[in-house]
Amino acid sequence: GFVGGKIGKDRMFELMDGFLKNDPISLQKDILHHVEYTVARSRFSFDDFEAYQALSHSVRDRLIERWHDTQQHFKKKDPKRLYFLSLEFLMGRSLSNSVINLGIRDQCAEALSQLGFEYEVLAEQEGDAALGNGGLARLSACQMDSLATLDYPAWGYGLRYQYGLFRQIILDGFQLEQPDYWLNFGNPWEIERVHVSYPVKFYGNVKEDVVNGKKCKVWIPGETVEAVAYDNPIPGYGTRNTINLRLWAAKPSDGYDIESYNTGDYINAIVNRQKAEIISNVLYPDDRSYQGKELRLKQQYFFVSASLQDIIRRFKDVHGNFDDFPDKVALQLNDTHPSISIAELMRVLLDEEHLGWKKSWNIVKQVFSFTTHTVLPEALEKVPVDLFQNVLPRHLEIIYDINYAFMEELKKKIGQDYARLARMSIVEEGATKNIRVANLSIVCSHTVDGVSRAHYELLKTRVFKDFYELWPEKFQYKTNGVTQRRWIVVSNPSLCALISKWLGTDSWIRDIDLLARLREYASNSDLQKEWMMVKKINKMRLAEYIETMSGVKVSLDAMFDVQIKRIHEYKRQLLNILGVIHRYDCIKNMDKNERKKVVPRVCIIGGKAPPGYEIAKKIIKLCHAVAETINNDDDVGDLLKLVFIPDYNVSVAELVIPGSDLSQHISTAGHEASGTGSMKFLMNGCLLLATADGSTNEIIEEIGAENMFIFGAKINEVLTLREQDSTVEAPLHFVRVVRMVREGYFGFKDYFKSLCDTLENGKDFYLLGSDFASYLEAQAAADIAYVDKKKWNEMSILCTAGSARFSSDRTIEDYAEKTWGIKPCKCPF
Ligand SMILES: [N-]=[N+]=N[C@]1([C@H](N)O)O[C@H](CO)[C@@H](O)[C@H](O)[C@H]1O
Repeated sequence: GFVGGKIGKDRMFELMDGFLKNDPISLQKDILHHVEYTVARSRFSFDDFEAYQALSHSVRDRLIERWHDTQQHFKKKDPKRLYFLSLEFLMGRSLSNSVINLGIRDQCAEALSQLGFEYEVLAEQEGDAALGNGGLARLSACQMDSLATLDYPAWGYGLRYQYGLFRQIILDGFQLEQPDYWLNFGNPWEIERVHVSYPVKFYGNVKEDVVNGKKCKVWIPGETVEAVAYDNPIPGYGTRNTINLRLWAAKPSDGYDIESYNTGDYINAIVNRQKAEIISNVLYPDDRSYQGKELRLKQQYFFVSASLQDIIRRFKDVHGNFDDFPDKVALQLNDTHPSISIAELMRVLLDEEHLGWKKSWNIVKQVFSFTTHTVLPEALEKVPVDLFQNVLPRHLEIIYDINYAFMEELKKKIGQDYARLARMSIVEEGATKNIRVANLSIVCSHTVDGVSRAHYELLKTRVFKDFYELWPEKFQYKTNGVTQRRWIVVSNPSLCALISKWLGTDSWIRDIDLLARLREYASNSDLQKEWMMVKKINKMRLAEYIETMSGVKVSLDAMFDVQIKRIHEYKRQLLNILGVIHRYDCIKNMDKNERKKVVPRVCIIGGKAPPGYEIAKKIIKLCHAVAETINNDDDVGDLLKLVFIPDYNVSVAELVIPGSDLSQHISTAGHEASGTGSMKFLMNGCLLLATADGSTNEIIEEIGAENMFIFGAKINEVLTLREQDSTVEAPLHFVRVVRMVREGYFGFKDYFKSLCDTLENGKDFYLLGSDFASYLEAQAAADIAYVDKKKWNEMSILCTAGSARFSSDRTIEDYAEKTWGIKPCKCPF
């Protein structure tokens, strides 16, 4: 019903003068309005940041309009909704993505230039919303953009961290972490919903009780905090649909402990209240898993409980019977971080809705789907039973009951195979008993998705082999994807314009399969000329940024060779650095003529190391030590440069990727579940030098290995290579470069000892030595291809032309059809 419904819709629009207009004058009016009344600065003197704030609020107004209409439409149509539960969303900046998806970028730029401001300058004022670590977190953000653009009725739920992922400060080549207080100057892209808040309980104990003559359990909590909603409108591209990312912040609950007040210990009372807010304060900065951290478990339960209360309230607003719940609600678990929601939904249906075990279980197992992003069994989350007992006593009971029923069912199927029963149990026995959250997620979900086909094969044969043999039909995969809106249209406008020109339409932005038509022009010299120009423009921007950030001047004629991703041993940034040392060593030993044939390289590495991960931090230091030597060696000059880009995040990626010629995705095969960086480079015509790992296998299928530089052991060869007799000598040139580091050629001899130790004496778990020769061959092949500009540009165009399959639009359509069972619900006007 319309608030103040008496005046009716049309009159309402008359009074509102219809929707906000997007012509430059109207935008100007709104910007000046916000300067005066929102930013509260005089309209006659305000700076770039205030102009950015005013512009952002003007754009936000347009998002809110669309958000209201979309939610109104969903309410009317009551479609099955998807609820995407994720502890991480790496959104990056919102301004440019919003004006592009609203289709008002040029109008904004026009409105601003008449006010004496430059759009690009204002866009730089925005800080990243870095509410996540790496691939998993950015994938969530890309998927939200596709869900909105494809008009699916979906909501994202997560945590509103006060501190996002730490800022990486490099001091003398060492990584230091600085808190990212991103909300310091407010956040125009969120709307605080003070009226949308829910109590979340912790600790305490469970009592037996009788309700309506039926015995039931009642959880008496020891602590309650309030979850308050902050809404972040997510606009679709080329549609009015604007969906919601609802992030929860912890606030002290209204109840106050009379005790402290009575004892006059007022300050202590406040401090206790503040404690509540810690829950949503800080993002855990490690994309590996966390064992047994109490705050981590509280974060997971906090956002899950608030989200489920919100979801059930919305359902019950329309439906009186929970039998309809599975037809109206799909709950997506983005890895195991939100999996406690399974026990929470059971608790609500059992203890609050009193539906009984059978009915509650029947509902739960129809609504959950689980996507795992991990390949390494040791990275699967486990929570100590003691911790569970203390923080969530009722949920532990429910998990025990779920496991008991599961074990009974399993025994019927596999008999007394105790070893397998023990492996599959949700409860891990042993010195410390643990809850295996991944097993809980598999047992209670109707679908278990891997994030690439190679990952799916590993889940079937290794990670979840026991479960696959029991429930093969549950296991599927949805190869990851990235959104072309942010990764071409926003970050590479000149390439966007060029593609639209040659395709004669820009509808590829919503219908990316059209990109394939570029294939017919791949060797067209006119396109190639313009293609090279676009790359050059982006390389100039990147070169400027490199000089600003590192003081290193780089030549645009050099090949820009890039590896940007979280620092991790399995991603083998160390192999890259050893390859650079080898290249340097070769150049040093060349005579003048030989040097003439060298293809100049600028090697660019970027990425954050988890604060507690020493080896990863040493890899960052080694990169700086090697760069110090090479970049100051005039003898080598522009033939080779090594640069570490600090504080890598979404916005830095948007600058680096368009300016890259070659990108490296060189993980030890069988370790990268998918990888998504490779897909962004592909879309931007950057060639891939990679191992056949994760989603790269599907990229090879789409692009053809002849347009890539593939090397190294295959997934099915790695285990045998590892078992191989460790005394097998590593190739000479590998031994040589490791020895150069070990003997202090780049200094810090003692500091790098442990790093070298990971590579020698039969250790080398990630097979850098055995892959070194083919790695150098692939690098040499890239050099040869690069000097053949016609060939290189043809390969580059074919990369972009074949990148459609790796759009998150395709990923979302796969999920919608095969996992979630949701249909588009387009807002009519
Ligand atoms: N967590 N996690 N997993 C990852 C990434 N580290 O975030 O998820 C990403 C998104 O699925 C994958 O692309 C990547 O291979 C995988 O390692």
